[in-house]
Amino acid sequence: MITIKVPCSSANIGPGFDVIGLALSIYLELRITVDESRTDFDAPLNCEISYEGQGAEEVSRDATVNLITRVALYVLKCHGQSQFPRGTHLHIINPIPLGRGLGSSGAAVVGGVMVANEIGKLGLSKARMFDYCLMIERHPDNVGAALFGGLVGTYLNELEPEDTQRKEIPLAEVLPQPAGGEDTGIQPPEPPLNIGHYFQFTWAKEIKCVAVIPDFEVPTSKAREVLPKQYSREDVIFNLQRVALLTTALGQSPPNSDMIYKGMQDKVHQPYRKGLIPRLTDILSSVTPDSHPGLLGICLSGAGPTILALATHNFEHIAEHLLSEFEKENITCEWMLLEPAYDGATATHSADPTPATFQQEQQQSMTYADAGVSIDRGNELVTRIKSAVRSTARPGADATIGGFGGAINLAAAGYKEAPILVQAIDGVGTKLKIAFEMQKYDTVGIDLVAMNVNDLVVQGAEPISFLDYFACSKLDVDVAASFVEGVARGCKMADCALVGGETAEMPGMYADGEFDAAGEATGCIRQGVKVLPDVESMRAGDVLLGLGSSGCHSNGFSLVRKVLERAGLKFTDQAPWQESKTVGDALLEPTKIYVKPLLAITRRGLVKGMSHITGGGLYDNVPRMLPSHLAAEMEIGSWPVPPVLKWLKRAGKVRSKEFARAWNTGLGMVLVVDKHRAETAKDILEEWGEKVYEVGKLVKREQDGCVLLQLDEWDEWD
Ligand SMILES: Nc1ncnc2c1ncn2[C@@H]1O[C@H](COP(=O)(O)OP(=O)(O)O)[C@@H](O)[C@H]1O
Ligand SMILES: N[C@@H](CCOP(=O)(O)O)C(=O)O
Repeated sequence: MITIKVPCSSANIGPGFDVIGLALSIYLELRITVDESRTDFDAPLNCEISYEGQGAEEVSRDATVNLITRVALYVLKCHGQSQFPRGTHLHIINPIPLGRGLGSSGAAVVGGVMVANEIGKLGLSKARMFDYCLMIERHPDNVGAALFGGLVGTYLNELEPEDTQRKEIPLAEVLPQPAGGEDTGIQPPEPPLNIGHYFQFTWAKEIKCVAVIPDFEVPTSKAREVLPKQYSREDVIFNLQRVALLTTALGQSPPNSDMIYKGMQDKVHQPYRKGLIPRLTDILSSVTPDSHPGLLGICLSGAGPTILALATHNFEHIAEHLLSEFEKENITCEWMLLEPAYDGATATHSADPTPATFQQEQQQSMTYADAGVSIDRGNELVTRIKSAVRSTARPGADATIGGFGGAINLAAAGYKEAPILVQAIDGVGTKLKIAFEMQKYDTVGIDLVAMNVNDLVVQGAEPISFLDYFACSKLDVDVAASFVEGVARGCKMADCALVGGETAEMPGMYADGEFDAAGEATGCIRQGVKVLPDVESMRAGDVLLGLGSSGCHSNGFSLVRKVLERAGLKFTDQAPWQESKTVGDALLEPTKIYVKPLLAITRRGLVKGMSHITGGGLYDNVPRMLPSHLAAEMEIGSWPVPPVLKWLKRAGKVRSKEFARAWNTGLGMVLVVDKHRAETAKDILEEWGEKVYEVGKLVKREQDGCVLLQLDEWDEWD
């Protein structure tokens, strides 16, 4: 199947009559299949048409009449092909309102040329396709925008007299009856080369488009008839000045509303079209950046009647006002918030969904599976993960799947008096991208649990239950099962029960082969026990203990990927910092789960505060556990930096300060303990297998909550 998508457009943008066009985010979609084996085929020109969307009642399904197929046939004929390949089916999905100044005909013309290019295998460049479009839609602004995308300025060549004559041959004369005109046969006049050109202007990302679309049509041909043949020099200069200003102003960030508002004034077409659009002049002058903050400018979209307001915010307010202005004339409108469509027209090829024709397909009864959601795959997954989930059961939470919600009996979990509940929610982040690249999904579930339960335990809470959320476009049972098994392993490490979760199969939401994952953990603190950090108890001189990390954990992976890209390393290459592993495998080392050792020292009252070192590193996370008058003074060199982090710092030439923000630098946890109890805490933690370092102490705070001494030591590696 070939799928062609063409954006709608708003032409003129005020002063740029027949010059400026802006492609916008409503797309005409054309799906083409060719089934030459069909024997029941007697559609005109060999092309069957089906249609849905705007204009479904009025647009012809006859290929000799329909604008898209007529345009396609013209282009095919110019290349010696007199009709469509046998068994061609064109399915048109058109959300662009017709005759409203949003370039529905421009999109149809571009779509027709693209259809011919694809099914005729013509190999035309977009520049040449532009020539064909201009043979039909004579003004280049809307077809230029739809074809090339973004904000375009278009211009036409000065043509030779014979070219002009060719250019002015109307479409009706190159296409067969009944569309009108004579059939010029297999060789209609071809467009001259390079008729049209375009330039793409910058568009400031902050600018969005409010389109207010009245419920009546103004055919573009009519809206052109009302324009004068000649203009005064003053009016022409007025518009030239505004165009020069506007095309630059629309690219500036932040946008200057005064410049844009003035730059969108026009004396060439809008004043003459007021007879076709009730109260047009009043409506255009009824909003200004002063009266409606956020507004940048306003104009008639194309030949109208749609009004286009450019704005950075306050969209609803602006739209409501314009709606109420039209209402004074008893005209109802709908409004849409649109964005520029930067890519212009696109064509993609994919396998046919089924050998059935569209008509047959449309008569078949539809199922959820047809829409891409398989209940059966979902059920298969539940069966596959049942035992892994069951293995996480703990007192108070039996971890069976199938209920509408996971039940927890806190009394049975050992909390006779109502405890304090602590909850945390987090995702894995872009570490998932590495799992996709390596097609290794069994460890990122551990990361997910770690990110959540480590956040709970630093507050002194014992994790009791966990819920996970797995979202993808198409459920691959093997991938999802492997992921959930990882989650279950993480839960066992933290001694919490996986009491439920959600697998969301949402066609079209995520890239193929990718998924997103998030999780939520709930933990308890016994009544009467302090929620950590206990900032009142902290004193200058308290010792800071650091617990070794297993590597990057689950943070800083966007930078990791950038560094690797710059170093030219693939995930399958040998890791320069660990020769026994590939880059991908080494980076997928799961985040350490510190729950059991930390609960062991918390229960003995040995710790005053703990900080989980995640995004923001030591600088941002350590101060989160401290009172405002104390700072953590940490000595670089008092803990080892893991080889992976050293390598990343060196390869990315990451400055030391940035290094201590992007990654954990080798410490997954930093704890505050009384200096007389530090040894006991350290012994217990080491018994649990932790690598424990005395990394500094609390001092009176001067300015920053975390001070790293001898920071240049890290720079010496470079
Ligand atoms: N998807 C489409 N398929 C066939 N014809 C179309 C399609 N879209 C637009 N047209 C034709 O273009 C006409 C509207 O063109 P025009 O008056 O230029 O208004 P617009 O401002 O929407 O481009 C419609 O009445 C219809 O004949
Ligand atoms: N410059 C033309 C643009 C017409 O665009 P459409 O989207 O209304 O077809 C004009 O103003 O006539």
